[in-house]
Amino acid sequence: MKHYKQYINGQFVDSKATSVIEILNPCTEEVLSTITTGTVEDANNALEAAQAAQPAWEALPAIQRAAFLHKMADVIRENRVFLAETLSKEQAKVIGLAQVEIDVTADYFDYNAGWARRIEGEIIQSDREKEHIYLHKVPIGVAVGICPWNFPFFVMARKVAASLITGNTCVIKPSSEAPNTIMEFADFIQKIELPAGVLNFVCGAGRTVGNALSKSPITGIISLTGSVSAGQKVISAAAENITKVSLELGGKAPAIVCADANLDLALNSIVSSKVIFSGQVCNCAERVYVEDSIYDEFVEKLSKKMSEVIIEDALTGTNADMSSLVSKSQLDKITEMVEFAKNEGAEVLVGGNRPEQFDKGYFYNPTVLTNCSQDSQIIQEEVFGPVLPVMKFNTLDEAIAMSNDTEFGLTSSIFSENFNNIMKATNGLHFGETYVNREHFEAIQGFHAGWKKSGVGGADGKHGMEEYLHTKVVYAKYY
Ligand SMILES: NC(=O)C1=CN([C@@H]2O[C@H](COP(=O)(O)OP(=O)(O)OC[C@H]3O[C@@H](n4cnc5c(N)ncnc54)[C@H](OP(=O)(O)O)[C@@H]3O)[C@@H](O)[C@H]2O)C=CC1
Ligand SMILES: O=C(O)[C@@H](O)[C@@H]1OC[C@H](O)[C@H]1O
Repeated sequence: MKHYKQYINGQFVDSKATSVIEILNPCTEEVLSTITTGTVEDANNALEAAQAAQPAWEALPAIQRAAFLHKMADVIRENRVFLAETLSKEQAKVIGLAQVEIDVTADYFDYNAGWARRIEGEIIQSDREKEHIYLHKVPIGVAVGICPWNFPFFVMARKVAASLITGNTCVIKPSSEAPNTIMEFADFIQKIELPAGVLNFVCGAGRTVGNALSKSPITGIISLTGSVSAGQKVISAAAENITKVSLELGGKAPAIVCADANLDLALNSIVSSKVIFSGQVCNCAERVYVEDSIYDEFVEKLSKKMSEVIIEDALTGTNADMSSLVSKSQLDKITEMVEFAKNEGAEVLVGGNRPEQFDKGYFYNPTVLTNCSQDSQIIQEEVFGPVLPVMKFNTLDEAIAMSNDTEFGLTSSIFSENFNNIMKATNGLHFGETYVNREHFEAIQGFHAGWKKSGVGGADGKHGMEEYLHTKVVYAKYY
């Protein structure tokens, strides 16, 4: 069985930690690999390697840094099937979706390489004679990327591509649930002759390795994708050195369906937003508000669609819409939340249990709940699974108010054929993203950013790239 070592300063090295973490195939519970639990020393070694590599990397013209990003895209494409299978096995991602994640990741490196000639400053008029005010964009230094398990490969690229193109070096900590695909990528990096120390990968537990990376004075920026609680811990650790943070945390996305919506479009979009990776995506629709006059029809059609979802092994299933959840703890959490909702009076129309055909794995049926109250746990807390509670509304103002009644602010959506409804909702919804008449999923040239407890800062596009830059202003007086 494969054991992944730490990748520090251009080499695979052993950790001094004595224990290992087993990585399971969630569909079969078979052990696929092991990683180290990691140590504070591993984290510091990686940071020191990145710090040592920083001046030369920053001095390299951006177009030469871009060439390395293109090489990363190339090695991903050359190994696309192997990487997709590795990803599918380690986290029960349906193979078609795993392939999409790998291919989009290659595109992401190419896309970010395109910033090389477009990282721009400004010249501002001075109030003084013979003076120019120059606003430069300069690298921050060492960037730390802490990755989640749900889209581990793509999210790794979000952090690596944006930091490297802007002249920062980088240390990545994969999630201990799904590190394999990232560590296989580290192996490919060795072959593209990236200068040692520019990109490092340290595995291990968030509470030790992640914490050490977050509180080190070497770290210039920490970008974490994960839970609110991990984000809060990173903020506390970063407080020690007032280190910049960019956090993409949980969500509780509302989908509003008006009576004038194209119902088939709304149903297809919401179901696909919920079934994709078994609902374990921060931007998935997590609750649906449906206008009173179409509520019964909507709920009936939604229940039918959710009951027709095909659940199979992620890698070998030939018709799978979704597969196992990522872990037993994820299964336990979702089971408990649905049971709690039932005790609070929710009615289960579909699902609410495990599929019978599997002896192993962490499978859970697509579930539709009604009769939930706005202040219940199932409407307020992130489920991160294939569970959809549906509620009724009478006016759009009421739907917008219920949508905004949450501590999260990542994504939201509205389904309507009426321009005025759409404008009212896009203005009124307090979320970083609003999708109109389509599923919840962002584009690499957009800006993926949560409001409220969903995060600070953001990723993707020009604004995501600029997260990794300091602004330096020079007042240049001449005679
Ligand atoms: N917004 C999103 O994209 C995601 C949201 N979630 C939400 O979070 C819930 C729990 O999932 P979970 O896997 O536990 O997510 P976590 O937030 O715990 O994990 C995300 C990453 O943060 C690391 N981490 C954890 N604690 C710390 C810390 N103190 N300092 C630094 N890094 C840390 C983890 O390391 P490690 O796990 O290796 O210990 C992992 O690499 C899910 O049910 C879901 O609701 C989860 C994943 C993604
Ligand atoms: O769930 C998330 O926050 C991210 O991990 C996710 O990864 C791919 C999606 O596009 C992102 O939102």
